[in-house]
Amino acid sequence: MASVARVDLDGNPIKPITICMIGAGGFIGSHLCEKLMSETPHKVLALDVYNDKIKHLLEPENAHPWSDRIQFHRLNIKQDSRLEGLIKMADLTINLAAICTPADYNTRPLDTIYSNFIDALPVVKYCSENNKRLIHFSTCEVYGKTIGSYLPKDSPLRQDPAYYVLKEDESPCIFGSIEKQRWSYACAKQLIERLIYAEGAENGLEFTIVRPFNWIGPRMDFIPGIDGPSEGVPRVLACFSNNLLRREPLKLVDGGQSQRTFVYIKDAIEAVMLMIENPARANSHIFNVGNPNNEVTVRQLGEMMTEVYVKVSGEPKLETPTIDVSSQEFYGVGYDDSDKRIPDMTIINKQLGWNPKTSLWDLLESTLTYQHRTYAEAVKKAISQASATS
Ligand SMILES: NC(=O)c1ccc[n+]([C@@H]2O[C@H](COP(=O)([O-])OP(=O)(O)OC[C@H]3O[C@@H](n4cnc5c(N)ncnc54)[C@H](O)[C@@H]3O)[C@@H](O)[C@H]2O)c1
Ligand SMILES: O=c1ccn([C@@H]2O[C@H](COP(=O)(O)OP(=O)(O)O[C@H]3OC[C@@H](O)[C@H](O)[C@H]3O)[C@@H](O)[C@H]2O)c(=O)[nH]1
Repeated sequence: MASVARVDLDGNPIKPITICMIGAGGFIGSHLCEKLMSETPHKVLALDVYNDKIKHLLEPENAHPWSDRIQFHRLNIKQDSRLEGLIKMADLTINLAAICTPADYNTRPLDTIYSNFIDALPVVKYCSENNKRLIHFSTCEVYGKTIGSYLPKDSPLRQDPAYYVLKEDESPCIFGSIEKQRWSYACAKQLIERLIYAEGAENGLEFTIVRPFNWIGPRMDFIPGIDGPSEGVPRVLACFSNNLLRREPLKLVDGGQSQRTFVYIKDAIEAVMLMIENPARANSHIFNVGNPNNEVTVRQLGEMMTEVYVKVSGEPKLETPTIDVSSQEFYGVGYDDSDKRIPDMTIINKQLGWNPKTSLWDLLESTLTYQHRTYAEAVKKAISQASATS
């Protein structure tokens, strides 16, 4: 069947482009590559140090209709002379590369700062010098803490959205003190945002900045001891999935009182596709991409994941499904946290007409189905081997 000509939000035909995607082998990159290969004529130069999460798109050789549209280049952008050439070959560069797991921010602050600021500098420079468009992935964490979190605990103003809704072009960036090294990541992300913005203002760089609000779904991070280091500490979805798979209580840091809004990766990828294919509407903008309707405390997330996992696995829940742990014990010295992350959706609605669709329960059901199908056997084997040798 002849493919229907794809048009942008203003009805103009969409020209096939070449995209240099740095960090394409990661969680978001793997879903973005899937979408681009299966639904568009665009080409992807996929740059990363790993490709496990996109192997299914690359192998077997020439077996896919898109084989001639995706190339994997194994490289570390810290020091690789091929980087500028690959950016010059593309029409658009998307930079996803980062150390972005909170357990690293206060324990590996130098690596975190280098990864999220220093290593991104050449990418911005090459894009600006070669007049190439850049979509850069920042984070909702650049907002840090809400203004409301500094009000007295019982202040009614804490209920006033002016004190907690996060707006791209108005909200301040509020971080803890320097010894709270958790904020090394958010501060590095803030400074690279400011550098990109300045390249736009002074040298005309065409840029879009994305601030993801806790995107979750299949292939996020790793399960410790199965497809990642046993002592590794991934982000909360993988931590809780690991606990459920191993039939351990979920660990609630400082009682799990922090709040988050979670958006399904497949909804979020739709937003990125709109940015890619509507440059006139996306250039010079910073976009919150999240789901304000999916707000829970971490404790509520743990309770919901426990309920969903009972349904998905058929295993009964534990007598003690959760335990409280201190942040010092779980993350170490220098941890601090965002209290609440509600994205204002005005700009992304106006510019791109995007809204998330999937409820937290539904996204957890599809994600935990994936986790159980992918890991349950391997975890059972690991546990029986561990008990055999102990
Ligand atoms: N997933 C989220 O909810 C979320 C939220 C906020 C911000 N972000 C941002 O989105 C981006 C992608 O996040 P993700 O969740 O896919 O993380 P991820 O860790 O799964 O992906 C990052 C990828 O970048 C690669 N990478 C890192 N340093 C590199 C280097 N020097 N050279 C080459 N490749 C390198 C890694 O190998 C990895 O594959 C990051 O910039 C992150 O800060 C993600
Ligand atoms: O086992 C766990 C893991 C995490 N948590 C808590 O769960 C919350 C979420 O923790 P995550 O590790 O998912 O990461 P955060 O949401 O704090 O930051 C993340 O969000 C946006 C991106 O910038 C990054 O990917 C990361 O910084 C935190 O309050 C954390 O303390 C637990 O209570 N128990």
